[in-house]
Amino acid sequence: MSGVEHAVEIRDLHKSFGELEVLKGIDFSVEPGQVVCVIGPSGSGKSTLLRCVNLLEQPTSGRVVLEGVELTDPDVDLDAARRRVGMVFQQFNLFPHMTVLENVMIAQRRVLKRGKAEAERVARENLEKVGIAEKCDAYPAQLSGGQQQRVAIARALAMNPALMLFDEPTSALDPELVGDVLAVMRKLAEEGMTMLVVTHEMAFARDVADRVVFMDGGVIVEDGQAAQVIGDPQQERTKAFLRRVLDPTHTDV
Ligand SMILES: Nc1ncnc2c1ncn2[C@@H]1O[C@H](COP(=O)(O)OP(=O)(O)OP(=O)(O)O)[C@@H](O)[C@H]1O
Repeated sequence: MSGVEHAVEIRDLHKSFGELEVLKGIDFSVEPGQVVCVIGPSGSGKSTLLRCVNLLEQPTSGRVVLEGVELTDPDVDLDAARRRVGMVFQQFNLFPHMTVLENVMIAQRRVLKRGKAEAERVARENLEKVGIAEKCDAYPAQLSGGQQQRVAIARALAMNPALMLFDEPTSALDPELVGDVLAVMRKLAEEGMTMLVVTHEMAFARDVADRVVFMDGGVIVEDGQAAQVIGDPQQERTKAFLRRVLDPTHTDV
């Protein structure tokens, strides 16, 4: 292991589903404390890339190195490495029969083997952080989508991850609830959390991300500072995409 490590490093990553090649040689890295947003049209491979980062999807070829540990090495302890990564999905994925508190405690208890009191303390601390501590005893169905997503973020944070992956975390929310979730993510970014975020929220990408990666057709078309990629893109494909998404009369992205 070298001294200075990337939080995550992706090298020449390919992923096919049968005949369909979805990722066609992806190279990039995220440094500790960085926020990187991945943007691009529907079907460009953004979710697949994110899912390859913690090997929820097995890459067809290429390397994924997480904090110096090569996840694509068949001998690696994948469970241990995965524990370093928190993931937040579009569809919250909370357990419906458990309270908010139980949802945030369960993986701590089962995976990290934390005692009940410690798991509860950490759960309450993280529910406080996402501004939803007063809902501890509620069930997911009693919460709005934005509240459920904040619980999902607290659940991921409670595992003490080195890297947080967000896969379109606001896409399933009513528009008026999007801001609450983005505010939590912004706070995490300001606290120095390393984050890789697939999002259609261009203002968030521009204002919060250190870097923005634009993907199209399974390749990275542009990767640069957020203000540059969103505000002054260099590639025609990026310009065309941003024209479409920033024009409110277009919804087909
Ligand atoms: N498990 C799978 N099996 C087969 N094809 C898949 C699978 N997962 C994704 N795909 C295909 O891979 C392509 C890229 O999908 P992916 O979800 O990564 O794109 P995306 O950029 O995240 O799109 P969106 O913004 O719509 O979520 C799509 O054509 C999709 O149908």
